[in-house]
Amino acid sequence: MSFWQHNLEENVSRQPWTAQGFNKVLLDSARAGAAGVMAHIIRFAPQRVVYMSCNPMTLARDSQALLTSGYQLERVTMLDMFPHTGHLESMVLFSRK
Ligand SMILES: C[S@@+](CC[C@H](N)C(=O)[O-])C[C@H]1O[C@@H](n2cnc3c(N)ncnc32)[C@H](O)[C@@H]1O
Repeated sequence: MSFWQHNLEENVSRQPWTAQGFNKVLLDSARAGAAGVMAHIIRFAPQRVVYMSCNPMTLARDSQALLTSGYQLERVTMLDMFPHTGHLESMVLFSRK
């Protein structure tokens, strides 16, 4: 197994790990979301995207980018991982139509 680190808001298409191609993305964004990353994910056209988020507001915002780019929402699960706080962990599965 290999681990790579890169700023995903930049064009990653020349990164070595993109050469082999991939058809699934697991995105675990920071609370601010991943607005600057969504266009890059969409360009790779993965079959499935799992988006994990601890901020439903930014999750909803970033989901729009996928939903308007040919993805459909397959499943949503919410986990109360931070009881007695206003924070909520969500996992959303999107698939390309
Ligand atoms: C919710 S945490 C995910 C933690 C991860 N699942 C783990 O177990 O280490 C969000 C992560 O996104 C990273 N991040 C934020 N902006 C990024 C960016 N533009 N490119 C790459 N990673 C970014 C943060 O550094 C942080 O580690």
